[in-house]
Amino acid sequence: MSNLTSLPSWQALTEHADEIKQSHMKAMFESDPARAQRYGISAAGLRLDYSKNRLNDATLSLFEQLAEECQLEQQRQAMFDGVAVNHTEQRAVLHTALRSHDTSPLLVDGEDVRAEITSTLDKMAAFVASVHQGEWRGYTDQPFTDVVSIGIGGSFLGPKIMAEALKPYWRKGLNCHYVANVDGTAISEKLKKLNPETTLFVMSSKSFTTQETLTNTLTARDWFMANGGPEEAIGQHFVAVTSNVPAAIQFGIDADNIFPMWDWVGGRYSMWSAIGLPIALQIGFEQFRHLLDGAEAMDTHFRTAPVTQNMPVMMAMMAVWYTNFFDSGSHVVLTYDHYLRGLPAYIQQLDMESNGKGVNNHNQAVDYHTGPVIWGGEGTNGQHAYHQLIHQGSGVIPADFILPLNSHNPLGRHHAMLAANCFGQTQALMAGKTLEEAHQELLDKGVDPQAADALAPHKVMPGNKPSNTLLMDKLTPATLGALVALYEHRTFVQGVIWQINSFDQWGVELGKVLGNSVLDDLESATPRLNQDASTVELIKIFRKGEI
Ligand SMILES: O=P(O)(O)OC[C@H]1O[C@H](O)[C@H](O)[C@@H](O)[C@@H]1O
Repeated sequence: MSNLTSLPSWQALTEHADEIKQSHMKAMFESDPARAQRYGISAAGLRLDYSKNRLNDATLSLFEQLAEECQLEQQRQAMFDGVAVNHTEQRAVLHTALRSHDTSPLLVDGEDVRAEITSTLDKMAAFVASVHQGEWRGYTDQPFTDVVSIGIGGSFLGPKIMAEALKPYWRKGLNCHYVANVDGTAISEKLKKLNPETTLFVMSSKSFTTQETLTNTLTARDWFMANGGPEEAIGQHFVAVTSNVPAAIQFGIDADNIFPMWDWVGGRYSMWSAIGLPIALQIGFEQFRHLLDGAEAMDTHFRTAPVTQNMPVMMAMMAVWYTNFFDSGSHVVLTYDHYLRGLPAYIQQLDMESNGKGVNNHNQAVDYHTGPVIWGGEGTNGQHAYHQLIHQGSGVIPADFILPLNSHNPLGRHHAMLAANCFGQTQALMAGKTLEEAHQELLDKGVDPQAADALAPHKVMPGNKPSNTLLMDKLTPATLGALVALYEHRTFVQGVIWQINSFDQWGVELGKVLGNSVLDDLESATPRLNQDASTVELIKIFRKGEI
């Protein structure tokens, strides 16, 4: 038995889960009229209704006990204080410092990082202003009309998805494009439409070693020069964001045009750093600051609210509850806002790269499930596709429904319909429909009793399916910042409970190394072909160029 599963709270939760599994949420609502009021939390411009979950007051007490036994408070403090909680890389984890207004010293390896954060934000602000005001121009003295952001993983998803979410705040006259994949199609399709004279490239790579990003940047540079861009103008058209400044200089980026970041910011937590430069270019620095402010408001809530009134803590506890006591292998994020259609993919990287771990902080294999599969999409589209599985599939798939109360595009009845669908789905998941109800409905429609007997079981909706509903007045930079920070902290808290390091990602390394050796064999005149038989066969077919 591991440290975690032998905890008194874990054992108690195991027993308690057996009890809860006997009750239906519908009955819980009927017997407790105040449930919806009690099981809600407001913070940082967000409102969480978690009443449609399979829990009661006893569950909440056990969550409190679990948090205490896992030393959540101490570990949270350690993260905010700059302790090297990413112990496998000996790194502090300080994305929260990037959005903090606190000026008290924050030491990493004996150095106060506050000044670097401020000076980088100032540099970003000045750069964004000079691009917007047309002071920073292209080589033919025209203002920039397009920005191509080149980066992948954490150096891509944040800027792309947040800029997309904040489209109502876009500055006129400047369009941002994103290239991540090493697939030549990705960059070719982007460059086709662009004019090198008015295109600015932002190359984002924390490590400055990532194959995709280096390759795409070289291709962009070749395209720039092949289409009339003079070599001496590369400095004007290419800037970089990285923690590896020497490598960026060696690559040919002008030292003045490098925006620093630091190894104490994880890639998937880095949109608040200069990695967010494309967001700031798209919406302006002032709005970018609002994004940071929203996140800071969530940080403050996370640091100060007690367990059962703490939004990220409660969401994490519920995620653990379903993963470990209800065998739910996945979690779905359903955004009822077209601007937030990319958010599930963002949370997918955040959570799955953070908590997809099988070894705990004591260097032992875990004997419990950790990070579930995170997936999702935008409502109402999903209702006509995968919601079937959530409603009637054999497993439990906890769902987060996210809805702004006011639309940026109030159009007739659209928004009320959107909201009605969102609430209707959570209601259906919770209440379901019994066999008797399904049967009676069929009879009422005139179906003959024998056919109704056969059909009714297929129309049963078991209900008792958990969901959270997250509301905000409107999708703004501040509420978006709070929302993303909420999921960051939710991810962290799950990692604390599971006793894993949420801030490394060793699992992505082996594939890269093997990929490099395969690449040699694909291109070499004398391939070594020393891989397994299947891979060797695939390499041979690729070299032949036909099946
Ligand atoms: O920013 P970079 O160093 O180029 O890294 C880009 C991405 O690639 C890595 O393989 C990791 O899986 C990601 O966490 C990271 O964000």
